[in-house]
Amino acid sequence: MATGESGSKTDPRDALETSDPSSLVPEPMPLPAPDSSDAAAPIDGEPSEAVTDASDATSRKRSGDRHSGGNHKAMSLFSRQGLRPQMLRWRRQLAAVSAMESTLQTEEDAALRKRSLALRYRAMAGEKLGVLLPEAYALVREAGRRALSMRHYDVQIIGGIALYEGCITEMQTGEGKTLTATLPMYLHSLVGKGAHLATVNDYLARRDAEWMQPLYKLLGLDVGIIQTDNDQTDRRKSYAAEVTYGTAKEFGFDFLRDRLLLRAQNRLQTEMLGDAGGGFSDGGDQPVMRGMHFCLVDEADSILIDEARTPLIIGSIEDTVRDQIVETYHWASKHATEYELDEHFEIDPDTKQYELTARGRQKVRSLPKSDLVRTMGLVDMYEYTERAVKVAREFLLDRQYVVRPNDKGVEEIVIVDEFTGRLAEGRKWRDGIHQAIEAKEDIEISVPTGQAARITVQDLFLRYPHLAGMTGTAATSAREMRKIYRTPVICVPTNKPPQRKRLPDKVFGNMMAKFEAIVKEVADVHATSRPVLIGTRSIDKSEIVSRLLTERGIQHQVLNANNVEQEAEIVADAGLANRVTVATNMAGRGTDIKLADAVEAKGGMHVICTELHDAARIDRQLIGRCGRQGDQGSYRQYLSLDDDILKGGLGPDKAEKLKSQGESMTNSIDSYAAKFRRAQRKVEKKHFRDRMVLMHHEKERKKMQREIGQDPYLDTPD
Ligand SMILES: Nc1ncnc2c1ncn2[C@@H]1O[C@H](COP(=O)(O)OP(=O)(O)OP(=O)(O)O)[C@@H](O)[C@H]1O
Repeated sequence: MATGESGSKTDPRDALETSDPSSLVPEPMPLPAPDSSDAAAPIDGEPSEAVTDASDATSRKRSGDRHSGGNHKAMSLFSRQGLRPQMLRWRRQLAAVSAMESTLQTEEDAALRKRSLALRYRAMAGEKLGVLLPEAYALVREAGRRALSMRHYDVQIIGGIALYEGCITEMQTGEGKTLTATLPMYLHSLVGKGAHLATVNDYLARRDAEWMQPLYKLLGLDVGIIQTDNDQTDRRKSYAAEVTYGTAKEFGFDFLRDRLLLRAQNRLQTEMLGDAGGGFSDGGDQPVMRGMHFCLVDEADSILIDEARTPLIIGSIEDTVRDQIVETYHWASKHATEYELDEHFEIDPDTKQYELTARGRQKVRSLPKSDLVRTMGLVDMYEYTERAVKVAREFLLDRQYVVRPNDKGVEEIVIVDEFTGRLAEGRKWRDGIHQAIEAKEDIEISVPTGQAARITVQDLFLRYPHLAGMTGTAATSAREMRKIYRTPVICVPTNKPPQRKRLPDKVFGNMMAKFEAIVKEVADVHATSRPVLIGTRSIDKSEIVSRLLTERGIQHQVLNANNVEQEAEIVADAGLANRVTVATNMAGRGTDIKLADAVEAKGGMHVICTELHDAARIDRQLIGRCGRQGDQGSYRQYLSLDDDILKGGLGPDKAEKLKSQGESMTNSIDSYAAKFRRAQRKVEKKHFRDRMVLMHHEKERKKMQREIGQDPYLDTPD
């Protein structure tokens, strides 16, 4: 098929055909050509230009509260003058990275690991990461070459520098975001506070982490993977690793659970009165996260914009966790009297702390346990045991406490004030002692149930002092990203010039006429054995297309974003010869579609867009499925006068009028295409405004709550 004229000159998608990524962002600025004086090397592959809409991205990095006035200052630095020095600096850093390559290539693996360790010491001693960047990136590049047989391209190094500096980088589909991510993840991990990578689902978190693991391992780093069904012990271990891959959702829930737990423990402490020596350093349950330092968000547009307002809510400490705590208290109490002083435990004469001996710990391990107790983790079991032994020996019924029914008739522990001998109503021992006594007396254990906690995805990421993101399509959301997250958006050029061809839009009077034309085009392309991918806006429309294809005898696969893992496999094969795949735009996202060799020679994959999405970005995600990594490919947009986008963009009256016109139309109306783009821009603007209003209300609510001493994440209005 030949390249046709484009439907609309201002369509941002036109930019995809050019090798000049500057057209993807507002007010493009060319990358200055390297000259001998700055020792900057030319970037390998295509790019003679890289573009940013940001000035000095480093200026937005915060060391503390993102909401402080400092950010506004950073915003004022967004100026065109700021661009040139930034790009020059990045190219100079790239040159420095490349300069180390030949030396590192001659070194043994162990020497690389030693260098990595030395970098960690320097970072932890306070040396600036920017200074360590060239060596760190050179090491990661070499580790990639050795462990994965993938050497980071120059454009990936540039992307990695931008990510380190807190940008959202737009990298087209198939350009290797997964490998690029290893650069800032490694560098930020050096300070020892962890680095998180947030993906859209469990499957991608696991797949990417396992794929990149050999690289990290070569440099002496552990990789943690958070999965929805992980217990607290596994999570704690994963967060303790230098780099941790997980989903935004799990990071959010862990943050909330930890916050609930800390609050519950604090409350116990502040409510503590009659201490009676019950002071353990911490309770059996501890937070799983060790802070939030750096987060790299994959598919940043989906997570940071589309899902920004999604609230993550937990009603209470999860029932299973609660049951686990209760059962462990009972288990520890049941065996408490079996431990002998000196043989199984010792008492520190100064602090009066109980500590298990090696034999005591061995006993803990050998005792029978239920499944729930077993998942608690050994360290926790030791602590529960030490506490139970202490309670069995030192806390006596009718001396330090009595058991009495409260006004609801439920039996509870009431402390006897050791000085006055009176009952101290409402007081509680801290650090799990009170609960251990409840277990001893076999009455209901008052584990804090937690309370409703809520955080939006947006708030979650705003809590990270260092945030960066990667996406195939961020340029059209640049303004929003900058406004909300203070993250500049930069376009990273492709490694090879793109060869994707845009065919002219086709407009039809109604949906069925459109779908019939689509199926005819599928049949034509299919006859050449090129693969075809058809993207729809919804599952029911996928089904209509599928039915029509079946009627024409065209074999095909249908995907609709239900089974992530299985779909990823089908999408990965969508580039094979003769494949026809029908998918909602979002199905199988994050999965690379590789072309079969024979297909490339015939013109690559053909993508058919059946309708405009509310956000142009989603359309571009679909289009980006073809012509990846300089492959051949083509795409065409189909439209009809009853498309939803017209109702949203032009209003119901105008849309209805067009629709009734469409019923009787038989001639070509392709010139109407511009109306659809206009409607899409209007819808995008409306959504943007709505999100801003919501954000403003949320901000006000949080401010008010803080003023009255509430926690905006835990004291949530229903
Ligand atoms: N430096 C490199 N050297 C060799 N191969 C590479 C390199 N970088 C990436 N690749 C290959 O490019 C392909 C695409 O990588 P990846 O899946 O990370 O792309 P992506 O940008 O995440 O795409 P998508 O938008 O589909 O998620 C992979 O098969 C990977 O092996």
